[in-house]
Amino acid sequence: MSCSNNSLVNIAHVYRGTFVHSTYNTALEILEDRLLGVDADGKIAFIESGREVDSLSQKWGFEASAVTHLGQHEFFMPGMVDTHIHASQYSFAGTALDMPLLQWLKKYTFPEEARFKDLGFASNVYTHVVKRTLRNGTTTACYFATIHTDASLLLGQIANDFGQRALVGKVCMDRNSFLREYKETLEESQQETTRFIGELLRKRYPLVRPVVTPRFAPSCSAMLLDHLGEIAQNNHLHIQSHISETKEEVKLVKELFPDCSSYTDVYHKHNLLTDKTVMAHGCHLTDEELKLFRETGASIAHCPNSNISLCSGMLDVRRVLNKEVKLGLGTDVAGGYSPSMLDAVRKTLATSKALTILNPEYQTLTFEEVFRLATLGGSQALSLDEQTGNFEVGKDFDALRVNTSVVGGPIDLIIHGEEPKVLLEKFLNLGDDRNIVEVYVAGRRVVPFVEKP
Ligand SMILES: O=c1[nH]c(=O)c2nc[nH]c2[nH]1
Ligand SMILES: [Zn+2]
Repeated sequence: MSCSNNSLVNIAHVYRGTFVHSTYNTALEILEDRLLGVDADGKIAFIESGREVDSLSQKWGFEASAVTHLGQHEFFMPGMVDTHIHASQYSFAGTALDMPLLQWLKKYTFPEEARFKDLGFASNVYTHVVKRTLRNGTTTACYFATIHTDASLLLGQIANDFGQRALVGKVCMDRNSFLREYKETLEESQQETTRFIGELLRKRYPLVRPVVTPRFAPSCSAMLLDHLGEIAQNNHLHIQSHISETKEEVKLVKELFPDCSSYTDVYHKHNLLTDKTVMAHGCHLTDEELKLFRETGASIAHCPNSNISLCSGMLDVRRVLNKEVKLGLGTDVAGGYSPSMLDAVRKTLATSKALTILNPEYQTLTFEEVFRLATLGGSQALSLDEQTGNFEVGKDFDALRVNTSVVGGPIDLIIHGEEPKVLLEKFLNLGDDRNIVEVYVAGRRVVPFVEKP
């Protein structure tokens, strides 16, 4: 469908049915029998009552017969935002979870990441991870790649080819006592980061952007952190790293940066805390550090699967939200074993319940709140909420068409006529990629995949 109208907006698609999303004021808003129009640029042109179909078709110039109708047990929800995932660790996802972070980096992670100098290997892993995450409803991913510039550029290309919205980071590290061959010199890291950013921006991929990526303070010299802060500032770029994941790591950072008052202060001193910064984990941050996050507008990627799998800690999400720090969810593959954001939703709820077991007064997160964190919250954490995160008019149509009663799927709807809120809760707790029958990014259907001829 492509029709023009009085306001010269071309409507490319119109969908009718139930839409569920979050707003800045409401964790879960259920919009039944709505008509949503997507323009030729993939943006939401209108979302109105389905009963107004005749007047809307006149106003916007589409044929009522061309409207796509959702089934009884279907709904649209916003695409999910994975605020922290290591694309390069997908090859060993689901294994190697038998030791704490620093030992895990040394034994499994650095040797595996070193393999990405082989572009054939990189292409294979990156194609798998982009397809797997898209199929599981991740419309936006904030990726760590490796120190290899060309392989990191390849990840950007693959995300673009499959139509995923992505922030892609070439990892920077000029310190690595664990595996000497997996690190850069200060000069290499600086030059290759500049090359990576320049080349990726020159591709003009509409949905893929570079993100400045110091791995974490222990693997970067103060000089490198300084340069990266400058590069990010000069190019108005996103920044990502890790912070306060384990107590052992916090202790190490104190030893390595004795002049800094806290782990957060290390990044702050090097201009790496901005309103486009996302820091993974933050399990052991003090109130003082959270205050610095709020003041700078930096956000936290909560990675509950990884926090538990590597026995790192349990982030108190309620405390972070009460301090008005932006927070999204991350899978943190492969410290987290699952690439699915539905798993991140479940592990977020489970961690919140574990905190409630430890303290019965604790205000457990609701599934509605966690739904918001997986969608709008993630887009806010990445400062992408002007483009994506919910079904507000003017945003890109990033959406999942969910069918809770798909044949052969994981959900049995025994009580018929379940209300949308129940269908959403069942999907979040029981659903999987079989229920995600279509995925849209910026209005384009990207799942099912279109096989290349
Ligand atoms: O969960 C994590 N995964 C990593 O790859 C990493 N590197 C530094 N800190 C890290 N934490
Ligand atoms: Zn990580």
